[in-house]
Amino acid sequence: MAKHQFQTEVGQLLHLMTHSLYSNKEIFIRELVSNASDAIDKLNYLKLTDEKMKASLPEDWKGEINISFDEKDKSLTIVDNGIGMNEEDLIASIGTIAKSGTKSFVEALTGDAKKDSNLIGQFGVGFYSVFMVASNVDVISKKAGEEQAYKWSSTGTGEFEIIPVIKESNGTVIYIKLKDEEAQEFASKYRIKNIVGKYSNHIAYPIFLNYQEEVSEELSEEDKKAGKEPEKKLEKKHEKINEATALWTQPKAKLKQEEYNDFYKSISHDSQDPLLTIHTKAEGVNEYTTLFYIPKTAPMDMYRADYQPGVKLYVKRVFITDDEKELLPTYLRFVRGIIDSEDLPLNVSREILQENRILANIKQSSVKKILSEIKKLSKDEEKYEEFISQYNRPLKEGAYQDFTNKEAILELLRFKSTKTELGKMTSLESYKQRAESEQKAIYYIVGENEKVLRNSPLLESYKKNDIEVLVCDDKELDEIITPALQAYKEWEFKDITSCEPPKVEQSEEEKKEVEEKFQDITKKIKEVLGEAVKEVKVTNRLSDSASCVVKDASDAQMAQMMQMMRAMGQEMPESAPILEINPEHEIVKKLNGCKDDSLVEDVSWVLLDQAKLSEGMEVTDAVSFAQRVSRITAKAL
Ligand SMILES: Nc1ncnc2c1ncn2[C@@H]1O[C@H](COP(=O)(O)OP(=O)(O)OP(=O)(O)O)[C@@H](O)[C@H]1O
Repeated sequence: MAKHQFQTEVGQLLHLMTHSLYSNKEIFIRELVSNASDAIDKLNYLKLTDEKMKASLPEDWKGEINISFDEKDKSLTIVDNGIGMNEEDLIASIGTIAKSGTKSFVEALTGDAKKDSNLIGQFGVGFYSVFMVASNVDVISKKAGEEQAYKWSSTGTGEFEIIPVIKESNGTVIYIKLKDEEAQEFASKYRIKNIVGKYSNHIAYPIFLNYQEEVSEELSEEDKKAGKEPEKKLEKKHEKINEATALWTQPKAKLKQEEYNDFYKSISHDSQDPLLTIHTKAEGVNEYTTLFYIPKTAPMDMYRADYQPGVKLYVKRVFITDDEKELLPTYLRFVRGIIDSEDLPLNVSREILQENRILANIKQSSVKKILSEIKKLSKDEEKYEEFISQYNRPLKEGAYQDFTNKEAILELLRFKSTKTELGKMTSLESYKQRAESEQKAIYYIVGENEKVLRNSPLLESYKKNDIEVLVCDDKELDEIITPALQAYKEWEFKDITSCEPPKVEQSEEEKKEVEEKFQDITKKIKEVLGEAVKEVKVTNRLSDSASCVVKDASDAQMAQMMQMMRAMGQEMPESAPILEINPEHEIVKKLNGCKDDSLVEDVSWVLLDQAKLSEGMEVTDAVSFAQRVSRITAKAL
């Protein structure tokens, strides 16, 4: 008899399951049925691709799931004839080794029981949900092709036990001893039928409910006349309680949205309806069916490198894999659903999959279809806002990664801008329409804080000229992606921190004249600031502020590279900016010609630091900044 400790996170999870998650307990049936179906899927695949496995199975083997209950025993049993688990599988899958998801699940718990039980499926902690209702669980399993069967038992606290047992056929039996208070609800024919109908109706295999029912014997006319009481006896029932058809194989016209929604819930473990459903049957060079869903709420692991892909691959209704990230591009990793191909060979290996031309075609058409359906969704403003609130970020990645569909993705993106109210966003098309006829660029500013960006001195000349600027406040992503977008319908994207200000109504002579007038002071400031600035210039970019910091085009490229390095975990210093001063401003005018060297020094630093602060950057030395401001104030009083 071997006792094992649950791994810490599994232990934590089980504690939560049993003590905190009360709402929606019924989903444990959905989770176990879905595991049973997955196990049959796996064996089905092996039967078709592995000669040895085929030989070891009965000729007429067909996957099925059996559920039975016993009111007196207060138990529920779920049986499948799928792939089964051996000792190592039992330990690895439901025991000591917490999958990466379990830890993040525990971290993501909100304390709100309803939301939390919603997270269960998303993190792949499905099996453990059984402990919401069970006082003890036995998992008796025999792996297909192996001799020895094992029994895993646990009360869901601290430890579990595995012993070898005898079991004739391959597959898994899950015997659930219900807690007293749950027995009445779940050891019930009607309740089980109702739950299976709700969540597992379109599981591709038949689900049978087995129970005993009291029936009265049929009396003959004579016996009836003689007033004989009919005898009551228990009859065994074996009733199919689901449709057992793969939903996606049915004609679109026959399916109701409600059925699509139910199927979505059964494959995604989400309790909400999907935001968008896309069912496509393609005939022609390649024959395939796809059924895609976009969840209302982005999957919890969307920003984890080890996210679980949401699309399952089938070949002629046979499940092939649900662990292939290449089925859709990474930026569409939030899409859930299935791809069922008629043309792929059944024994496709992962390597073949990745290079397969048929799959590449399906992928390409699927992406186009999904993007065009999102475009249609954008006509419904309310729904589209919902979509954007969840998926603008991955789509931005798409505009960067997917060159072929860049234009289509750019149309779907939404941006904050100086001409939208706080909290509202604009499309690039609307931006273009609002612009004046001679404008041929899309201006943007990147930073961390929307409020700071909206007040940046760099916007002054744009505001004055009524030019809209996109406010990109997702610095980590925008600094890399936005410059790489290059252009939308021939309108170049221009970073206002590194491009020329608009409508510079200044002739070369005027420019030269101003530069000469301020030559000494710009030189002096540069001397004071040294390596802290790349250059000091007088320009007419500003109207209200005295100074700002900008980058030139090559610095902007450098900044983009540095941001990439930072994203990869490298420490990177900020490169020295160009300090631009406003010749029309009081401070600059007075500074030009100031004989007090220590004052010039203090003011030079303050010009740099205040420009940085108002553009949302950090000053290098806050204490010195404060001391300088004090000294200047003292002199001014
Ligand atoms: N009936 C079963 N037959 C064979 N293997 C099973 C069965 N039930 C569970 N398993 C194994 O245990 C693992 C863990 O199951 P669990 O329900 O906790 O998560 P999951 O099914 O992997 O994730 P999700 O719930 O998101 O689908 C499964 O991946 C599978 O390998």
